[in-house]
Amino acid sequence: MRIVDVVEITKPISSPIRNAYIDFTKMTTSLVAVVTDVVRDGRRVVGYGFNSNGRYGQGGLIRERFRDRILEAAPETLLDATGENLDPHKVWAAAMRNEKPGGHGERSVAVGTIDMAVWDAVAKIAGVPLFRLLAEREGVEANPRVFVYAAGGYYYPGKDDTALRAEMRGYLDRGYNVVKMKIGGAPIAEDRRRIEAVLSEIGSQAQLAVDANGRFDLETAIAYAKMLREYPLFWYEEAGDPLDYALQAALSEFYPGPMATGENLFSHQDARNLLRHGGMRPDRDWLQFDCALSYGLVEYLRTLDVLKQFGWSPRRCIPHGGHQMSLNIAAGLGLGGNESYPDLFQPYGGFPDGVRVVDGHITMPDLPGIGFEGKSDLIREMRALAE
Ligand SMILES: O=C([O-])CC(=O)C(=O)O
Ligand SMILES: [Mg+2]
Repeated sequence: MRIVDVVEITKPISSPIRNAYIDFTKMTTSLVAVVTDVVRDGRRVVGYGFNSNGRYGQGGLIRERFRDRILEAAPETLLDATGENLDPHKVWAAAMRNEKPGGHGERSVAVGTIDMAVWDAVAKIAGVPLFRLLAEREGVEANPRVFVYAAGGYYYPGKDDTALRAEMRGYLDRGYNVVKMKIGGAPIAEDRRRIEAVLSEIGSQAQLAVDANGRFDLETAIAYAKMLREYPLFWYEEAGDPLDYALQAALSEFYPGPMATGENLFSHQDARNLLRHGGMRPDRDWLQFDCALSYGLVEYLRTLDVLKQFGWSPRRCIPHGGHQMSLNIAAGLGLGGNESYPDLFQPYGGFPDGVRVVDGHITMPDLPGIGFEGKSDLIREMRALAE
């Protein structure tokens, strides 16, 4: 068997929302197809992938470097020991040939999208859901029931507290019991008012997480910590610059509750630096590394090894990004859950059709691969790219 093509198209995922750092009016994603010559159930096996919101499409890098390296590799050097399926680690190594270490930049996003498509193809060739394949390879029990929380609460023009409350009510009505909103894009007094509005809306039905998107300097992060610690929050996310580990460490002296970060760390080396220097607490804090932005699952497995070395459980990971790839990793490898954006970034985010959130959890259907074939609006776009 062999990979016959790697195809990319850059698609808009724009919406008129903003967090404390960026607006999403020009946001794009790379949709990637890894086309194989394998046929299953009368259809050619094509693996699909895409990157999460927050970073833009990576068509240039994929077309100029990574695609060609994979296609130029001798096909047999990309196979596993059976010779009948791809080895994602070997495909990854072929894509990364002639790349120096460090300075991860956004090539990690380009490789992450391709890696997602490779794992989708591998699980489809094996004829099993990816989460079951992962659990079997690791020798652990899969758990198809995955915690998910609803991310939203963005700033956008004309949005008042009534609209914010209605948005959060909508998430509770859909079965979520943890919701997330943005902070740091308004003065602290206004954010306090927004937080209180949401807390009075959700009452004891749900918990609230807040996300500053790396906006604060140390002084502001501490001022917010002192305000936020008055409330029983699910977490305080990305207070300062994602690479400012000293800020994160200092903040833990002012914020005893759970904190979360990691969505903008793109390698196992960066994850290791966070655990070494960021003062993160394995008994309460959350790690949000997102494989689609950070060299894919091949790299995420290395990141999970780093966690183990530092005494962290995979249950402390709730990835950023709201895609089905991380749902599979959560169900297969025992992560603590996954993000979801019920109203945003469609059709890329979300769950297969018919999957409902019940008590803040979804149950993975048994679909071969990542499960994109179960989401009709998404698979339509994917098959338009290649099938
Ligand atoms: O607004 C964004 O960039 C997305 C984000 O931080 C999140 O989902 O946690
Ligand atoms: Mg975030």
